Amino acid sequence: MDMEGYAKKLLGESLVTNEGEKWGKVRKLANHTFHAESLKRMVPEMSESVQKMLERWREHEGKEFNMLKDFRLLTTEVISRTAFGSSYMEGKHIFEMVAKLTAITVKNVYTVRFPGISILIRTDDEIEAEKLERGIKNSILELIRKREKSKDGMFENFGTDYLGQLLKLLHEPDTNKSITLDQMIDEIKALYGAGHLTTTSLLGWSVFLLALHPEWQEKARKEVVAFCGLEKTTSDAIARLKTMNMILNECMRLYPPAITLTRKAKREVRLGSMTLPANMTIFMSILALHHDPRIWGEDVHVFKPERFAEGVAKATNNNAAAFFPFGLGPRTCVGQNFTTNEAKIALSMILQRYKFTLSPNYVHYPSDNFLLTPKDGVKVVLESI
Ligand code: HEM
Repeated sequence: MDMEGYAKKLLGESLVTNEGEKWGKVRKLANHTFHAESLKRMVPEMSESVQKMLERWREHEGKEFNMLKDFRLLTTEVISRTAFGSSYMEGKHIFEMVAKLTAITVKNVYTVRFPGISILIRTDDEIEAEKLERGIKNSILELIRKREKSKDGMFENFGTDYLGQLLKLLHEPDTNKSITLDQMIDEIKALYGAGHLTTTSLLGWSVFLLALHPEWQEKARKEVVAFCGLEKTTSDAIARLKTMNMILNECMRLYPPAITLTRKAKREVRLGSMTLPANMTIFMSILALHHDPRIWGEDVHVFKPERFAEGVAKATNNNAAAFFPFGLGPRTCVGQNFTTNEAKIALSMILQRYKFTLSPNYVHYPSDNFLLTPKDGVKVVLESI
């Protein structure tokens, strides 16, 4: 994907933006790192992080509380631990810088600069974005060097997480297979971004919808208690949470965290009555398709998880391309199962302990901050069970 300006600073040359061989090398590795067997090993770490979050929630019992803030902490902690073997505190400043750079990118998405002018006159945002880009790069370099040192620089010793696997590629003697240090830095930066804001948005909207629909909250709770009792969620139980799956699908239909998908026409193509020229960039609206009454019926805006009771194909009338919160084809989201596991674990453990209702102060304000986010947070009142 051609990237310029702020977006290039944010996403760099990474899995999200690269094409061809450069993309293929890292995609293979990412598929392996976030593959079912590897994900099983992450379940205890995810549960521990949720447990820590719930301990903090004791002080909020019976009071209004904005869950979204805590989901942000949870998802940053989970991606730090599972993909980079570091703690939330260690990655905190990277997340903060990535969040600031994201905000600047969103703010300037429609800003047009004449070529050459930005070399002569730079705006405050451009200066700040460059500072952030340098800061992120230096912090990621520190993370890389720390891992190299702790593992004695031994090629096979770097670890099985994403950081360890990327280090193996960096030190790979065959240049056809290896990646450069700059690409490695960009890959880590992209995963810091992709790996937590998305899940935060999914958790936020799920809690909002469950608070609004207590009958589904109760159904989901019953299912969790049937499969897990009051114990921690296991990977076997995760696979059996069918009602939870339906709820998450319906949530991503109504509030898809990623609202558009980008593709480029490789050659001239006809699309219905339109002819798209070669190299044209096409934005597909996930949000619009998920709200099209021709596919979903007149009750398209109603929260009805039962649509998904018999799978996505039945829900979409065999039009599987009508529901794609994680994209489509070979570039489909590499973190799909990771994020679903994380959301299921978090929601299960919350439902085991709490009932929640929307606070009268909740303001419904879905906003497009790169991702579809509840701008005013998700304010709920927690009741301990
Ligand atoms: C609810 C959570 C998430 C949603 C809705 C989501 C959505 C998406 C979408 C729509 C795409 C574009 C797919 C395409 O072009 O066909 C994508 C790509 C990607 N996602 Fe996610 N994502 C989520 C969570 C995650 C997580 C947790 C990670 C990392 C652990 C992640 C990593 C990536 C990466 C690396 C790509 C680029 C894949 C490629 O181009 O090969 N995502 N995601």
